[in-house]
This record gives sequence, structure tokens and C-alpha cells, in this order.
Amino acid sequence: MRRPLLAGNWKMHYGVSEGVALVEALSADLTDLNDRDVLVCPPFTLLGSLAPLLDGTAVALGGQNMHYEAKGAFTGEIAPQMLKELGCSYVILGHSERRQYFGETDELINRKAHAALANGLKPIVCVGEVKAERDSGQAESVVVGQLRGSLAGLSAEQLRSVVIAYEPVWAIGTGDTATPADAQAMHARIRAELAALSDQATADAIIIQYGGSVKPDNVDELMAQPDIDGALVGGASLKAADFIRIVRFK
Ligand SMILES: O=C(CO)COP(=O)(O)O
Repeated sequence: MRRPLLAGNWKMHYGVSEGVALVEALSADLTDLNDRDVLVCPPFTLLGSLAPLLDGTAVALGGQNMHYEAKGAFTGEIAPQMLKELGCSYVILGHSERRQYFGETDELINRKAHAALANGLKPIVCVGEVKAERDSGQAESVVVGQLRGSLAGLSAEQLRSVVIAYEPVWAIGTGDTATPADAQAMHARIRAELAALSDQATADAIIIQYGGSVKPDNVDELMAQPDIDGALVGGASLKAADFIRIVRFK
């Protein structure tokens, strides 16, 4: 009943010509998908060029971050409606790189989540523990704390428009993926927490993506887990053939 969502987070990669070539390859191939959703999140500077190319295709467009205010003196920031205007339907919030390098807190991510929903954008709220937290047995409590903080004050109806991405930080860009069993265990814990924050029917409707070194050769096993509903893909989303294979998980 949950429709898988396969998303590419391009991070800070590609200029316009490379981005155009990549989305042309994706949209030309991915024409027959009726049981899954596909999303690309390029850098802001590419959105205006890519939106017209993706219009009417099966590939949706998203931002990698945004500010929570509608406008104002916030040099270097992007407002929710700026993303909407360029055709975005999703926005990644609280990616571990934003938390780690740009000091984003659960409280800030929570403000952004409210703003995204108020503006008709589906937030992909990222959570995940660092290696030391996993090694000391704190992974679940860290992730639960991030969920509670980032999702505070959202109604059950709003939560149904939220996507959660579980990305263990130690698995990002390292080639070191969580085992399907460990990932499934955390996804089940996340869903239990979502039920506690709303109700079981709502929790059962929410897409929970896994992220962290998802590749063509491990996606099938990950997606076979009952609570893994999609993938948030970094490095492998930059190559058309790899991302297409991930989207076409079996
Ligand atoms: O951070 C990620 C996606 O948001 C994962 O990145 P990699 O797929 O490169 O490990």
C-alpha cells in the first residue's frame, strides 16, 4: 500500500549541461513506472533549467534544503515558494551534511518542516546516527530523539505528507551499507515512533527511505525489507545507468 519513492540527492554536483544530460537520460528511460515514484534533487542553480524538461515525465523535482521564512534579509537562502515556483514537489530537510557542517538542529529542521508543508512541499526529513553512537548502543535513542524534535507539532494529516529518510551517517559515501536486517530493525523502530506521534494507520502510510551507499548491487535486498519503502541515493544517483537500475529494483 505504500508506493516506493526512489530519490537522487545530487548534493553539490553538476552544472547545467551535465544535469540536463542526466535528466534527459532518466526521463527517456523511466516512462513505464506505475508502481513507484522517482525524484531528483539537484543543486538550486539547476532547478530552472531542469523543471521544463521534467514537466509531464515520471520524474519529480525536489530541493536539497530551504529556509523556513517566506522572504526577507536572509542572504544566500531559498524560500519555500521559490522552490514551488521552479516545479519542486519535495524538499530534503536536515540531511546529515546540513546537521554536521551547517549546524542544523532538530528545532530548525522542525521549523522548516512546518514551512514546507504550509507551502505544499513534501519534506524528506533525514535522521541517522553517527558511528560512535551506533557503537555505543545509542543508535535508536538518537534517531528517536531526532524524529521527535524534527516532527514536533505536526498533525497526523501533515505527517502523511512527510517522508522520513533513515541515513546512518557512517554509511554515507563510504560504501559501507547497513545490513538489510539492521536497516529493517531501525525502520521498524521509526515506524513505531511515528505511530506514537500519531496513530498506527498514519504510521503505516508514511514512506521511510533508507540512504547510505545504496547501489545497484544492494538495492534489491534493501527494498525487500518490509519497512524499507524507498531509497535516498547520493553517489549512485549521478550516473544514469546506476540510478535507473536502482529505480528498477526488483
Ligand atoms: O547522503 C546520501 C543521500 O542523501 C547517501 O549518499 P551516498 O549514496 O553517496 O552514500
